Amino acid sequence: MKIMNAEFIISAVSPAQYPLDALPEVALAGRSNVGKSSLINRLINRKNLARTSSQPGKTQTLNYYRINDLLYFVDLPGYGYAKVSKTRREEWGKFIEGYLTGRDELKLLVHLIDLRHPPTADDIAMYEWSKHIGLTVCVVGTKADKISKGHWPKHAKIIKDKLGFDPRDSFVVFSSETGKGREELWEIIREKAGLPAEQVEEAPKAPKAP
Ligand SMILES: Nc1nc2c(ncn2[C@@H]2O[C@H](COP(=O)(O)OP(=O)(O)OP(=O)(O)O)[C@@H](O)[C@H]2O)c(=O)[nH]1
Ligand SMILES: [Mg+2]
Repeated sequence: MKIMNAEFIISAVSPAQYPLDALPEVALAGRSNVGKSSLINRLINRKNLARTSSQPGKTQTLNYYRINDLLYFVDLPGYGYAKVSKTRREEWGKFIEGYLTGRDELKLLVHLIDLRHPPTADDIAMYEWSKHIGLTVCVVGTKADKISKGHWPKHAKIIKDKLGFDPRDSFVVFSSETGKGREELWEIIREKAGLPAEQVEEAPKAPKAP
């Protein structure tokens, strides 16, 4: 995907703030610190449009990014961060749940799971619930650069087995550090968001003079 334009639109704290222009939306979910914001930055090849942090729990609102005036990425707050108070967690839970169950524009949930480790109980619950409500999911195994390439298939299989992976969903091995999986993920996003196939990037040749 050639990125012509990517802009931060809003940090939404209530549904009244969601965009009204009905563009398709792709949401990013996963544990705190799994690499959601980094993945957005890598997809659009911008260093820091989506705010990343080594401190988990940084993204606490629904952050909308509009890409090429064609679709939105929606960076969801991470789950599973122990230091956040229970009340706060429950509030987020309801807010995210409301978004994921009720948003017609949502075409794909990109569910990030750290490729290095087996999925946590929260990861499994999130996946099962998203399948239960009928979402189309792409599971992304993140931080692939941190393990050797030869181990990727074994780690991917453990994640799939533990999740009870639905073979109709997609699975992408990804690294925001190296860009591994970027094109593959873009292709899935393009298809699920119903965007037209990539335009030829080269400018057409000028006609020859007669
Ligand atoms: N090596 C490596 N580090 C990564 C990768 N993706 C993210 N990180 C690092 O992991 C940390 C967390 O990344 P974020 O993108 O902020 O994670 P997040 O999921 O948005 O976190 P929250 O907003 O807290 O939910 C940062 O220090 C990133 O640099 C990756 O693919 N490879
Ligand atoms: Mg984030």
